[in-house]
Amino acid sequence: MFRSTAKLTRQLLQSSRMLTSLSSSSTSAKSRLFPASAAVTYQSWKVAHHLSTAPNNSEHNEYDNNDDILTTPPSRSHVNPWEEPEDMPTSGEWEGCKRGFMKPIQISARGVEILHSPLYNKGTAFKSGERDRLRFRGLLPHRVMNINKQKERFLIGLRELESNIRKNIMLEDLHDRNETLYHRILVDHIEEMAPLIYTPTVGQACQELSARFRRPRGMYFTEEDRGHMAAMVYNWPHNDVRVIVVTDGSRILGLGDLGANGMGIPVGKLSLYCAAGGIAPHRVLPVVLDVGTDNQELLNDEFYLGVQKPRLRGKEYFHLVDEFMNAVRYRWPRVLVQFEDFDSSVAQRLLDKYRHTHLCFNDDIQGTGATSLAGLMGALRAKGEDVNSLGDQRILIAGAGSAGIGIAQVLYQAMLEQGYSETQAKDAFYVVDQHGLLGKERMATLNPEQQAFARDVDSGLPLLDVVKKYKPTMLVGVTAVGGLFTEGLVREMASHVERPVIFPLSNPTTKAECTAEQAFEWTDGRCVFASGSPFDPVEMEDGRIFSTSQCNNMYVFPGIGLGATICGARKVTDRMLYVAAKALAECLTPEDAARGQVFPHISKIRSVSHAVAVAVIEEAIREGINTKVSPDDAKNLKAYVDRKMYYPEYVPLIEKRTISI
Ligand SMILES: NC(=O)C1=CN([C@@H]2O[C@H](COP(=O)(O)OP(=O)(O)OC[C@H]3O[C@@H](n4cnc5c(N)ncnc54)[C@H](O)[C@@H]3O)[C@@H](O)[C@H]2O)C=CC1
Ligand SMILES: CC(=O)C(=O)O
Ligand SMILES: [Mg+2]
Repeated sequence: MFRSTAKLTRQLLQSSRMLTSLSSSSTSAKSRLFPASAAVTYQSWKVAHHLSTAPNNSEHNEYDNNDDILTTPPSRSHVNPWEEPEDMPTSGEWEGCKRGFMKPIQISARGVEILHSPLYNKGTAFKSGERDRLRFRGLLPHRVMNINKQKERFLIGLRELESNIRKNIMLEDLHDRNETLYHRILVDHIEEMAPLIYTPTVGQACQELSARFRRPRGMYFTEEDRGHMAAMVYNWPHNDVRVIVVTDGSRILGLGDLGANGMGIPVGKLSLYCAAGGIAPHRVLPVVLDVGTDNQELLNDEFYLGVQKPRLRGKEYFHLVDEFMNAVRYRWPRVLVQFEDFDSSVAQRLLDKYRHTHLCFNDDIQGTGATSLAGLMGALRAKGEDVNSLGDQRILIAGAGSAGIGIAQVLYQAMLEQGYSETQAKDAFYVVDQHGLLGKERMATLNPEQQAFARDVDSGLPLLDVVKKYKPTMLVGVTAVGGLFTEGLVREMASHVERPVIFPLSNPTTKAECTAEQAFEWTDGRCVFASGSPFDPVEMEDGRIFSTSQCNNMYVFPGIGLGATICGARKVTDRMLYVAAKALAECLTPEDAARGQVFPHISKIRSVSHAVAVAVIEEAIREGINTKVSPDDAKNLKAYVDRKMYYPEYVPLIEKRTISI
C-alpha cells in the first residue's frame, strides 16, 4: 500500500516538475535573479517540525523513505501545535500541551538499549508512562526533568569549567549520550556554543583527538577497505543519510595535516548542519578518508589512531576517493557530499571531477567564496557604499589556496552579474601567495585557477609592496599565517583608504592574520572588520566600542545543504552559491550595518540558513534541477522549508511491533 502510494506520488511529482519549469520560465528575469530576501522571524524558525526529528532505524518505518514528501501528513497544521508560533508552548512543555499532539516514533530498540542510544535517549526526561512502556522502569532515578531543566543543569556544569577544550569534551560527551539535548543547547545558545564545538576549539580538539578518544562517531575509510566500500556503507545504521561531510585530514583549518584526527571537523560541521541548518541528526554522516599522514609527529605518536603510514598519493588516492563517492551514492542516491579541508593540491581536482555527476560542493572553495562575497557586500553597506560596486574596489587577497582562489572566483562571478566586464572584474584583484603577487612571469608555477588571477606586471611583488603600490580598499587573509598583517602593513593600508576593509579569515584564532583589537587600533577605529574565528567587540582607550563579525562559511553551508537536499537537487551549481551569498547578504539589517557589522548576529543563524535554503531551492527550480518540491509547495517555499527544518525536541517513543494480531 505504502509503496504504491509512493509510486503514484512520484508520477504526480514528475508531471508537477514539468509545470514548475513552465511556470518558472514566465517569471521576470529580475525576480528570477534576485529573489526577495526571506524575512524570517526568530519565532518562525522555532516552529517545531517533529517529523524531521524522527530517528530512523527500522526498515518499515515511514521515516525510512528517502522522499520525505511522502511522510508529510496531509493535515499537519491540524495536528502539530508548533505550526502556530504565537501559541507555541515554552520549550519542554509540549507533553502538557492541550492542543494537538506529537506523533510518536516507532523504534526497534528495547529497554536499556534506548537509554544508551543517543538519538532516542532523553535521560531523566523520560516520564513514568514512557519508562513503563519502553521497559526500563527502575533504571533511571525517580525524578523527571524536562528539557529546560536538563539544559539548565548542564549549563551550570559547563560554565564552571575553565578551559574551552574541557567544555568541548563535556559537550561531545553529551552529544554521545543525548543528541536532542545537545542540539537544543546549540540552538538556544549558539553564540556561546559555536566557538566550543567549532572554530577555534575544534582545532585543539582535532589535535588531541587520538589522545582523548572515547567513542567512535562517523565512518573511516582506508586503503585496506578498497573493494569493500559499497558493502561497508551498510554498516552505518541509518537509512536516510542526507548530508556527508568528508575530509582526508590533509589541511585541517590552518593547522595542516592532522590525518585521521581531522574527524573533529566533519563532526563539528555536521553539528552546525543540525543546529543551524535544521537537518535531523540521524541524517548526517561524518567521514574521514584515512589515507595516512605526512605529519611526522603523528607518525611517531604511539597513541595516534589513524593509519600510521605516509599519505597515499597519485592514482591510488583518487581511486580510493572514487570508490568512496560511488559507495555512498549507491546506498544513499540523493546524499549531498561536502568536501572539507582537503589540501589544495587535490581539492579543486576532486571538485572538478564530481561537481557535475554527484550532489557535492567544496566548502573551503565554494562555501568560503559565497560567504566572503556576502561579507564584502556587507562591508560596502557598512561604509554606506553601493553593494553593486564590487568591481570598483581594489581587492587584495593574501593566500592563493583553496579559500583564496575560491573567494576570487565567486567575487569575479558576482562582478560580472553586477554588470562589470571580464577585464574590469579581473583588474580588481591582487592575489598574493608566499612568493608574492601572482603574475604572468610566474605562470609556469601556477595552477589554472591561479593563472586566471595573475597580473600582467609586478609578478612576485611582496605583500607590503602591493599594499604600498596598489592601495587596496579590501584586504582578505587566507594564508594560515598568524600575524601576517603587521602593524606597518595595516597602517600603510589605512593611510590610503578612509575605511579599510580588513578580513583576516584564517582559522583557528592563532592563525588569524591579525586580531580585531590590532585592526581597530592600527586604523584608529576606521576599519570594517570580520574574521574567520570569533573575536569579542573591541573597546578603545577612548571608550569607543566596535562590533566584530565572523566571516565563516558556517553562514552558508548549512543552508546550501538544507536547500539542496530538500529539493533533491541533482547538483550544486555556481548560481546556487551566488544566490546563497545574496540571501545571506540580504539578512543583514540596516541596524547591523550601522554598527559596522557585515554579517547578521550568529544568534540569527537558523533564520539565515532558512533564507539561504529558500534561495537555493528557488534557483534549483529555475535551473530545472529540483526533483522534490511540488508546484504547490513551491508557492509558499518559506513555510515549506520551515516545516522541513529539524528542531530538537523530545518526541514520544513507542516500540515497533514485531507481532501483529
Ligand atoms: N573563514 C572561513 O570561512 C575559512 C577560512 N579558511 C582558512 O584559510 C586558511 C587557508 O586555507 P586554504 O586556502 O585551504 O589553505 P591553502 O594551504 O590551500 O592556502 C594557503 C595559501 O596561503 C599562501 N601563503 C602562505 N604563506 C604566505 C605568506 N607569508 N604570504 C602570503 N601568502 C602565503 C600559500 O602560498 C597558499 O597559497 C586556513 O587557515 C583556513 O582555516 C579556509 C576556509 C574557510
Ligand atoms: C572554516 C573552514 O572551513 C576552515 O577554516 O577550513
Ligand atoms: Mg574548512
